[in-house]
Amino acid sequence: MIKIAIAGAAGRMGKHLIEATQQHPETVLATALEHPASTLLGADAGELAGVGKLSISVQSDLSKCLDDFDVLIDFTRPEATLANLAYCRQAKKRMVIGTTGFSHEQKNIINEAAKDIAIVFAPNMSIGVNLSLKLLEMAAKVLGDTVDIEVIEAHHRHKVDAPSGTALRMGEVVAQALGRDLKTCAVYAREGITGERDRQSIGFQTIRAGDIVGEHTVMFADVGERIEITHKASSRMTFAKGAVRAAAWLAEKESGLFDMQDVLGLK
Ligand SMILES: NC(=O)C1=CN([C@@H]2O[C@H](COP(=O)(O)OP(=O)(O)OC[C@H]3O[C@@H](n4cnc5c(N)ncnc54)[C@H](OP(=O)(O)O)[C@@H]3O)[C@@H](O)[C@H]2O)C=CC1
Ligand SMILES: O=C(O)C1=N[C@H](C(=O)O)C[C@H](O)C1
Repeated sequence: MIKIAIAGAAGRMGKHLIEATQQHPETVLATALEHPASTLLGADAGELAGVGKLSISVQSDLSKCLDDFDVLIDFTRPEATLANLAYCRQAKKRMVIGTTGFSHEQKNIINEAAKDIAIVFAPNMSIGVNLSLKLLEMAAKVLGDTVDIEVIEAHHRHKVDAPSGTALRMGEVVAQALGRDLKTCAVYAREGITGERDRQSIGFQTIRAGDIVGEHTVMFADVGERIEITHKASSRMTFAKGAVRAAAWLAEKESGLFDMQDVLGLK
């Protein structure tokens, strides 16, 4: 069995990850981590996730449990993920990183660490979104520079980063297919007298409302017709199952940076 540690165990994703780790035939929960100020330290991870007692207490110090697990699944915040990454790199432990909101410099630190340890790093672990990325690449190549492209995403009121990591990845895939650089062609806000739309730009629209789990649409709009590719997540279990599948896939890898396209054989 592959021993899994979960960072951010008491979070929205963390609880689903505990459940998904129990459901996968090759994985077992070994360690549950939360930040030192959490009121849930000492709580039973299984009871926290609603799957029954597992006799694994939520703890805060990763350095004290590095011998207890094979793969760390991290869905927290960028600064916490990078602190965990430093420990995992030192101890040669594999990681699945689902956290979003990293800066360019922070992503470079993950790239560097992947020279020493195996990492799956993906802003969205669902099969549907990763299939959508393939469809987007195809649509962008066929429709080319004739269409206006807008990425629209909607998430719950608690989400702290925008646009979502998935929306940014969708933008990157489309930009790459069209030979554009997202850094220079992305438009993240419009207000006032904006002037006419530049056909080369890729626009991002962010909605934050209620309990929306995660919705993404990429619109390719021409004059006379438009295509929209949409993915709607209605349960966080879809992300959690993908992350645990990635952890099991990673167990054989020694080093390297991978994403869900690698895990799903979509490359
Ligand atoms: N790749 C994917 O498929 C998906 C990615 N995500 C991403 O996962 C991340 C987490 O999302 P979600 O579960 O909704 O967020 P939550 O805020 O519910 O969970 C994050 C958890 O991490 C804990 N945490 C925060 N800071 C630290 C720290 N410094 N050290 C240790 N633990 C910390 C939080 O504790 P506390 O609340 O007490 O601060 C919380 O328990 C986000 O970046 C989100 O975008 C989400 C869904 C799918
Ligand atoms: O914060 C979330 O909830 C989600 N975050 C990810 C992202 O930023 O793309 C993935 C998913 O849509 C849910």
